[in-house]
Amino acid sequence: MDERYAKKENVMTWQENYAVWQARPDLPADLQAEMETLAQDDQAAEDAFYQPLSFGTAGMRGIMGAGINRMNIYTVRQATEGLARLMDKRGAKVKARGVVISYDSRHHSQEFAFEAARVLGAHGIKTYVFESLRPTPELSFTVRYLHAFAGIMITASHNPKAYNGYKIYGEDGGQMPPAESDIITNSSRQTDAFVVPVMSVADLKEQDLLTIIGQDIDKAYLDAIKTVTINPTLTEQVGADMTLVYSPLHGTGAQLAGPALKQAGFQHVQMVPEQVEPDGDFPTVELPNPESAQALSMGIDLAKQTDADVVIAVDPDADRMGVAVRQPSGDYQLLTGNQIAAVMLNYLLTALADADNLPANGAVVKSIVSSEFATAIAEHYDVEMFNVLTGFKYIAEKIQRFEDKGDHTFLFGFEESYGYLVKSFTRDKDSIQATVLFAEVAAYYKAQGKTVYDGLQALFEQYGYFVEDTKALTFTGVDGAEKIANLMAKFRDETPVAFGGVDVVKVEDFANQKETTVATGVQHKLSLPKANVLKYWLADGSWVAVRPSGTEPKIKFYVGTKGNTPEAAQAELAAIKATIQEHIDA
Ligand SMILES: O=P([O-])(O)O[C@H]1O[C@H](COP(=O)(O)O)[C@@H](O)[C@H](O)[C@H]1O
Ligand SMILES: [Mg+2]
Repeated sequence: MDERYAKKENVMTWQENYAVWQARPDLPADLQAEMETLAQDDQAAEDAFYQPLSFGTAGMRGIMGAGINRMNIYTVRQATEGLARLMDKRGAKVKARGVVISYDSRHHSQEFAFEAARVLGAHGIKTYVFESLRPTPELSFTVRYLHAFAGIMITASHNPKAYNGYKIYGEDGGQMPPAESDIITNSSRQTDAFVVPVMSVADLKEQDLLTIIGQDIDKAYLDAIKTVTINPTLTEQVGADMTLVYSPLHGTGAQLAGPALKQAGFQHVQMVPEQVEPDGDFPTVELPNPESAQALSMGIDLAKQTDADVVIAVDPDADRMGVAVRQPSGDYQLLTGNQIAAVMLNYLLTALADADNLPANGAVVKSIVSSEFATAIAEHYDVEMFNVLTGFKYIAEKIQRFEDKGDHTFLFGFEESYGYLVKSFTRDKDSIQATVLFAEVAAYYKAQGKTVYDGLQALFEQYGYFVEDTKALTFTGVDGAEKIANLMAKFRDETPVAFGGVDVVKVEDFANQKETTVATGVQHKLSLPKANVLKYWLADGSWVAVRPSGTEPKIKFYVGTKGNTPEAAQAELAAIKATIQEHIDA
């Protein structure tokens, strides 16, 4: 699952790793029981022990259970030990600044959060742990707010319920880029997970190494959220007549999104009752992912009963946001992450331009697999667009660079995977910010007697019909990882000459950082860091990208195209996807 090209080899065989665990007399009962099951199932045991969990697109993520390739107290302790050793080296001041820790609604999330605090405490490192579950963006905000040295978020985001994960943040509040997370991984791999020292929670408290945080931070964060609203007169006046349905999909979102919407002027927020309580079983959804239509269906049902303007759903750690908007027919239309970003960016830039507040050095940042729709909108306002690798950490890294150099003003960041950021007091995608801004966008159109969908159609007419799609193939386990590697090799070594009948004119291979112009064979160096991603540009401006996911056992294909009519764009999209399928099958 390592997103990066060079995979670090674990030197021990799975059988050897398994034997180490089997010899432990002190495993917790649930892990012990699982070891007994694994004794009967070589394939499952191999998967749990063949490699250590590694840091991918968004930290460490894996299935919960026994093994070095699983999320459990030992792998959490081991990763945290790596961070603790780094902080030891940086000295007393850094250790006193400490680490903020939050967690979502998954099984074991709270337990893992306290395990991390116990490891850090054993090194004399101060920790701040939330009194109850809190969203990823609030964790990012809090690292900055408390001037902490680092942050840890225990979550597997939108993954299936069997997963958990560990996102790690630097002092800027952004997820650590590989250069830093590699130091932690390397150092943690040199430690024996079973002998990592831990301090008891009682001792942590007694030695003032643990502070439980909560409502004061919520208040500070909600104050910061007020700055997201561009036109308070609009949100207060129109917001009063709007109804919004909101679902946290059994995660962390509701506690802050409710008050955030209210303070912005949206008085009628209906929480989806069956989904509002935190629950690690995510009982009402197939996947707690706002990318999936099924996850929004309960919200849409409620919206139909109450005639709501907008349905908003966020993932369990409340960094992603999906929406559905009411049509004049009474039906609800789902928007894609790219479309949500386009309407929000358009509103933001229009409003800033109208108020004569558009900075001359404004910048928008998106990932290389996100739509060019936003690029066209940014261009229209003479705002520079920056492209980075997949992973919001790279957007956060850009924001920090803008700030350090003072050369650009960050205006907006997004990824097609339903992640957006408006204000840089958070340094990760922030669904609370996005929820407040999206509600304002809906108010803006409602004031004109329109819906967001109408607004989107107008943007299509102005900029062209941009359509995008993602296709993901899941291959699990050791064999699956090999299949994914083989497919990547196939696309890399046997580059298709055309997709959907349109010639490939340029190939970008981010693994060797080369861009090749097909007609001439001329190569240029790409400026982005190495990553296992291929991107093909077609003669008409359409593009195809392929990469292994860094959060799930999947290979992902992304397609972006543009047509003069919706039908033309859809037809080209389908043709391109057909070529991808042919190439997979060939
Ligand atoms: O899972 P989240 O919401 O934290 O989101 C994470 O995963 C997404 C998908 O990554 P991949 O395609 O590698 O699976 C990334 O776009 C995002 O930057 C990252 O924070
Ligand atoms: Mg998430």
